[in-house]
Amino acid sequence: MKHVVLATDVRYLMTLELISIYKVQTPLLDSHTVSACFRFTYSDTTMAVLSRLLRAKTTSSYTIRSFCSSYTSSPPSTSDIGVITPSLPSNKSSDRGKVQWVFLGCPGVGKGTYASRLSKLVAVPHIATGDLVRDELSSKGPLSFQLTEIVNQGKLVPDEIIINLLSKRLRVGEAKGESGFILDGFPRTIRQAEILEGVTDIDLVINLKLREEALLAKCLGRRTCSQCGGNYNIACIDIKADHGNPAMYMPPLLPPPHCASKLITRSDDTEQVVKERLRIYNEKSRPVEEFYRIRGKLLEFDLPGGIPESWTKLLQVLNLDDHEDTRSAAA
Ligand SMILES: Nc1ncnc2c1ncn2[C@@H]1O[C@H](COP(=O)(O)OP(=O)(O)O)[C@@H](O)[C@H]1O
Repeated sequence: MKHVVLATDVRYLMTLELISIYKVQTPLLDSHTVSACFRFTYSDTTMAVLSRLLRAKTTSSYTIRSFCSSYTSSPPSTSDIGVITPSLPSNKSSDRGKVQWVFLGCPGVGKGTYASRLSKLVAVPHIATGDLVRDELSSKGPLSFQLTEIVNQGKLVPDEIIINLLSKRLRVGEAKGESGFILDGFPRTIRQAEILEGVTDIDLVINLKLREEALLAKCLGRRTCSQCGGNYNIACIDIKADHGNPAMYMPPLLPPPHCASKLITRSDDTEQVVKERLRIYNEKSRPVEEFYRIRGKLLEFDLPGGIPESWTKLLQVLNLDDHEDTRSAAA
């Protein structure tokens, strides 16, 4: 039998959400618990993520304590209050061990390219928070005005908004039966990393790295086909060897003729905004590398050159080079 053990220091954060996940009986709810639940500012957004991620997992028990300890100011600390039995949606062995990976790396490094290829290969969704933000912008919803300004200045969207968008995306995926994920662009702050750590186990964090001088050119060269959504890059990176650094050549990734006249550039891929995004990466997101390094989860990957070379090497490093679908994923 599978159990989740609830301690009192978690109950006032968890009870409402757990009721919906695990059909906990109401005796666990006292008035203190309920009012504390409503006082907790992250309860709606973070709990939604928690709920979706937990539902997707098939391990036999969950440690909820670490999540709560990050987000409670003065948690009660008496003994355990109960043991409940979760009604997990799936016990299929085929769902076990699903990939839960994160891609880190500066703007322009190629997170989207490699995360998207890998997601096809290992059959999990590629979830890019930048895409979620852009979808929200183009939906012209209530947040779009605020987000347009933030994105066009190269700033980070507030954690709470990004977690809400991610939680919405996970809910849609759950309805489609998705499990596992490759996250691209999340977490981008230590706070986001702590939230993620509190709700689920990340197996691996791939930190893509590229020489600084290539990043700006790659961002400025990015193009998307407005019709098919295909991503291309018109920049040709040709860096000579110097100071012990090897030469690097990355040819452009040009669109097919039928996309060539429909290319658009992201509004935040201007020189000034890209420089600001790089600065913010160094300030806010670079510490996330260390967060995962000290947990032994960080895989540093220096891109050796263009896509064919880098993809082959990445597959080798991940021990996926003999994967049966390697060729079709690369196509
Ligand atoms: N995890 C996140 N936290 C805060 N803001 C985010 C996050 N992910 C995306 N964004 C917002 O969306 C913009 C575009 O993200 P993305 O497409 O990942 O860009 P980049 O090319 O800089 O990696 C970011 O500049 C930021 O404003």
